[in-house]
Amino acid sequence: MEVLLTVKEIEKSFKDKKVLKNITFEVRKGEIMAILGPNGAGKSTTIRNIMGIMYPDNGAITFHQHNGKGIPRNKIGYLPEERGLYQNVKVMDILLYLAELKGYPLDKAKERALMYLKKFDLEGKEKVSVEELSKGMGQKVQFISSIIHEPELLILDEPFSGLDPVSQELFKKEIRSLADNGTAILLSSHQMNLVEEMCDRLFMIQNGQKVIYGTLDDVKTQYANFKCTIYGNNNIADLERISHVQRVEQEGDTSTLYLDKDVVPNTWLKELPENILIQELKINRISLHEIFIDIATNKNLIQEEGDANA
Ligand SMILES: Nc1ncnc2c1ncn2[C@@H]1O[C@H](COP(=O)(O)OP(=O)(O)OP(=O)(O)O)[C@@H](O)[C@H]1O
Repeated sequence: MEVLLTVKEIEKSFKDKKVLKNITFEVRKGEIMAILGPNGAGKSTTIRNIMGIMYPDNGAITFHQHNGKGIPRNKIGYLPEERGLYQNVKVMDILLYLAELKGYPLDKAKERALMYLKKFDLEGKEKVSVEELSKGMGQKVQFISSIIHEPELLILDEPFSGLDPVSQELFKKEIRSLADNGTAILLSSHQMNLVEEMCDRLFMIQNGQKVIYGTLDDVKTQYANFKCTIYGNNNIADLERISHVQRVEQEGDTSTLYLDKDVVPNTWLKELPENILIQELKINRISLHEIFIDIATNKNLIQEEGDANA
């Protein structure tokens, strides 16, 4: 896939504090790339550097394509973390104004605005002023404003925050369809389940440094240990004694056994003691949510730093 954006070895300090250290990744045409990390990790600072709101102290940010000249700024769409549109302006007027700023033809912008307002259940709201919208409705309008001009690169900082489940589904569907039509998407989110469902690759950052970079499959293969869920009335101490069990979580008759990194499930299953009561059993890799928590709380998963075959 064609690379549209390269972030190479960028560093950024605020006063004496280095908040970005050697950040390197790329975003490709037609992919959804997630940028993840705990609060204060440096995600928004990375995005602000890409958007030219601030500049890195070292390193380079390159927009590709267009005969090597880079994507023009008006082909980038941006939904910032700080929400906010002009309050006392009508919905259609603000969408057309923002499209015009990007040099997008007005008749096409109007057509697209109406199409998207309908898609996001805001049909008939074009003459309503922004201040009269609910928070979620405002967010939909702001999302529309970030895509109205058909950007080639779309940067979404926490697009799902504050959305109800129905609106989340609408956003998810639209973001996926934009990527399927070739838009390169960089998305920051704390909702790991959504990232896991939607994203093709991810870059995880902690304390301004890369901790993971790769496709979701690579990341899971490299970092996600197996867990075994057993349904049955068992004593937690019996489960903890089983070989290769790191820890056990129990809720009623459901026990989750977190296994060592190099466990081969087939072999491990054969060695399960006979005194364990098993009414149902399943083995899965731990979720991205659990990987994230392990990293953010410095558990055992990430000892080595390395690419997951990005
Ligand atoms: N303008 C600024 N001046 C000084 N420090 C800043 C500034 N902007 C960000 N920082 C610091 O840089 C670090 C990274 O912040 P950033 O907002 O990029 O994190 P984040 O990963 O987006 O966090 P969150 O998930 O909470 O939004 C934090 O320690 C923050 O306090």
